[in-house]
Amino acid sequence: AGRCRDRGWGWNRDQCRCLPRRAMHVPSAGSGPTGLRFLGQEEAQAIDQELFTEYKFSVDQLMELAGLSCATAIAKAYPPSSFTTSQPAVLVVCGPGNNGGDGLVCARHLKMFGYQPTVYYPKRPSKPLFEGLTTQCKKMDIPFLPEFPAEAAFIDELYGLVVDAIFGFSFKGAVREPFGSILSTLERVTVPIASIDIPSGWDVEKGKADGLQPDMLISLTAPKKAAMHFTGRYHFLGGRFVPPALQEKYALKLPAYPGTDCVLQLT
Ligand SMILES: NC(=O)C1=CN([C@@H]2O[C@H](COP(=O)(O)OP(=O)(O)OC[C@H]3O[C@@H](n4cnc5c(N)ncnc54)[C@H](O)[C@@H]3O)[C@@H](O)[C@H]2O)[C@@H](O)CC1
Ligand SMILES: [K+]
Repeated sequence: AGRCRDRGWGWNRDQCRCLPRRAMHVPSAGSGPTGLRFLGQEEAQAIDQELFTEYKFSVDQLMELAGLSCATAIAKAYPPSSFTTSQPAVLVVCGPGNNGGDGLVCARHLKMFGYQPTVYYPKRPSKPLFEGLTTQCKKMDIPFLPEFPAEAAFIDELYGLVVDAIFGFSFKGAVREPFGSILSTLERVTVPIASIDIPSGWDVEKGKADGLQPDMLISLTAPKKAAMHFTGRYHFLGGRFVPPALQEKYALKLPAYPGTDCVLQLT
């Protein structure tokens, strides 16, 4: 079972054993087991815009729910008792857009849940939303790393989990620095990686076979097409805030969330 933590290996639920990820089944069509739809990049952005313009949500409202979903899914898959490090230490790597904002909210809730998060946030937009989220984390005694660990082995030694909040559904083109170096280090870590919305560096629709291979994916609102290429152990759906009329307009066919839960485990 130790192999399962190695990059390139993962737990295959059908065969109940660890297998090289490349040998695992990758669904080929555009819908999942419950018939829910996988969104293209433009569709994901259109839903996002409609939530703000037509439905009058504010970004910080939805970001709070998205980040809370991520922390909740992480707590279900990796309870503090499952960590082999002396403390349930989590490295949260935040990117320059709203995906990074979800990461900051997630870090704050992880701290509330008893984890020891540390944030790395190299490109900080000078907007009140992100400045506020950063201050909230700092006032919760969440440390911010001044530099990214140079070696993947340092990350493996210090943290039991990495949260990838670098890029979400607006990522396009070749990765620009400093995120190229960060991602190439993250590709070599062996502790599990939980990606928020999209594994960073992946094409939002086509994925990236030789890119990051997270152990967990938390799809927000609805999975994007890249999620069809996800072969890690845990796929959760979060962001339980899409009004029924909008779900219907985009034929999202979202499965029913259990009770009052803010996340749903898809696989
Ligand atoms: N509508 C929704 O469902 C919600 C979405 N949220 C989050 O918002 C995310 C989308 O946020 P954004 O639209 O701000 O975009 P992202 O966070 O996906 O990324 C945009 C940022 O990445 C940079 N970037 C793009 N391509 C790059 C490249 N190749 N190299 C380097 N930098 C690059 C851009 O310059 C920009 O700063 C979602 O994935 C999700 O995590 C939540 O916060 C709230 C609700
Ligand atoms: K991400």
